[in-house]
Amino acid sequence: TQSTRPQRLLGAVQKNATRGDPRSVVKAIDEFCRHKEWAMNVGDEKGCILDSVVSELNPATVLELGTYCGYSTVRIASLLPPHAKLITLEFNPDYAKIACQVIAWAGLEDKIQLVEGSSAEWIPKMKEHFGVKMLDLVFMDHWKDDYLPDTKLLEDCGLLRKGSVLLADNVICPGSPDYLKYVRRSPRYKSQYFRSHLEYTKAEDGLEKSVFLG
Ligand SMILES: COCc1ccccc1-c1cc(O)c2[nH]cnc(=O)c2c1
Ligand SMILES: [Mg+2]
Repeated sequence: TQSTRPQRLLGAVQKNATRGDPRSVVKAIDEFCRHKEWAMNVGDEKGCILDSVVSELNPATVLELGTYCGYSTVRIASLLPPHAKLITLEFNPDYAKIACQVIAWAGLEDKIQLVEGSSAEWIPKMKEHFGVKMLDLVFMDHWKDDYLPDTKLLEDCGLLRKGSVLLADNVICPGSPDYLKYVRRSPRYKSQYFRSHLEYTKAEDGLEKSVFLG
C-alpha cells in the first residue's frame, strides 16, 4: 500500500536525524521538505522568528494548536526551560500518529503532551484536565477559520493573562483576515506582524504576534 507524505517525512527523520537531538530532527525535516516533498511545517525561515519569540518569552506553559508532524512542536520544546510544558492539539489522527514518533525521535516526550482532538473540545478542558492555570504562549497553526473563534474561546476560558502571547502562522497564506482584523483592532491586544515567506517557497506569508493586555 502507498505511504503517505507524513510517513515519508518520518522516514526521513529516522534515516537522517540523530535520536535525542532535536535540532537534527528539525534539519532533517527542512531538508526533506526543501529537496524532496513540500509539507506544511512552519519551516526554517518562519521557524527562526518562532525561535526568537519563544527564547525571549521563556514560557512555562505553551499551547500549540495544530501539531501536523511535530516540526514546530520539537522546535519550541527544544527551547523551553527544564520544567516547562507544551500541550499540542491535533485533530487528524494520522498526523498525530506521525507527530508522536517524531517527538519520540527528538527525545522530547517529557516536555510535550500530544492530544488528539479538536481545539473547540479541548480548550475548555485545559484547566481541569491538564492542570493549566494560564497560558504563556499559544502557537496557532491549525485551520485559519478556527483562529478567531479559538482566540475568543481562550479569552472566555480565562486562559490568557496580561502578557500572554498569541503567535499565529499563515496570516497571509492561506490567510486569516478576520483574525488579523480582530487582534489588530482590539484594545486588548498589542499586535505585530513579522513578514516572511510561506515555508520552502518565495510566496509571502508571515507570523502575527499578539500580546494580551488583560
Ligand atoms: C493544506 O494546505 C497546505 C497549504 C497550501 C498552500 C499554501 C499554504 C498551505 C498551508 C500552510 C501552512 O503552514 C499551514 N499550517 C497549518 N494549517 C494549514 O492548513 C496550513 C496550510
Ligand atoms: Mg502553518
